[in-house]
Amino acid sequence: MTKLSVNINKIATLRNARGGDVPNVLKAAKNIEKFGAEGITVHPRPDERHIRYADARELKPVLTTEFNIEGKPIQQFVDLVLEVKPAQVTLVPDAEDAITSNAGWDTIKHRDYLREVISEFKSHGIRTSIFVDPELKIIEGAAETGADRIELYTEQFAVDYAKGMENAAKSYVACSQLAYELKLGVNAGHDLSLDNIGYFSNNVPHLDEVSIGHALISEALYMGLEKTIQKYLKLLK
Ligand SMILES: CC(=O)[C@@H](O)[C@H](O)COP(=O)(O)O
Ligand SMILES: NCC(=O)COP(=O)(O)O
Repeated sequence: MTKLSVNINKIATLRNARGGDVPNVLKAAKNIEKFGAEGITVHPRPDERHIRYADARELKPVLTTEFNIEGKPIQQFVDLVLEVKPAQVTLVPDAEDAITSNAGWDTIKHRDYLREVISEFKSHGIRTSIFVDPELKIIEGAAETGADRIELYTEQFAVDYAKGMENAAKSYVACSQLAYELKLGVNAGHDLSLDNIGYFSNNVPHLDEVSIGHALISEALYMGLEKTIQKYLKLLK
């Protein structure tokens, strides 16, 4: 079964718009868990424009599902993850000025660097995942880094699926299969939504987890968090 981890960055974005504590990130996260999500994801960025490092610290003791912290492994991020000890850390090669994540790791070029960072997290009992584009040679490279899982970067799938392209998930199917054969777990995320998640999860094998934020929080504006989460869970069964 594929687990749903809800990325709550956008709840923090809304809170930060007024500088106060509305909506309350911890309350929202606890409700998301109550409504059936199997994980909470945060992706703190150095400018803390949405989720803050302090949020990650406060979330850990109140969460009852898997906590996933995503980000670029700069020293500040590494220190945060080692302090908070989430169930999973997902390494993302974020560019300084990117609005959102826009590429996966080059696991061949950065193999030694990734090996070093991953081994540090693993030595503290934290499951490791690396954000990657759906390319076979990148998946082979990922297996060489010692990561436990990959997270397939799904923006291209979302774009192609919205255009009605046949085989929008083709490269994801092949990469997930290869990852499975290489004993890597498979996560996926970025721009997944109620429109495309059913097709993705029905077609891509061995999917352990999807992390979904932007679309899910937007859909919840129309339907409410509970109903939205229930719809995802049904489509992921
Ligand atoms: C790795 C990934 O695809 C998501 O974590 C995404 O980057 C969310 O980050 P933002 O909320 O900053 O867009
Ligand atoms: N890892 C992907 C994630 O956490 C959420 O991405 P998005 O749904 O906000 O695009």
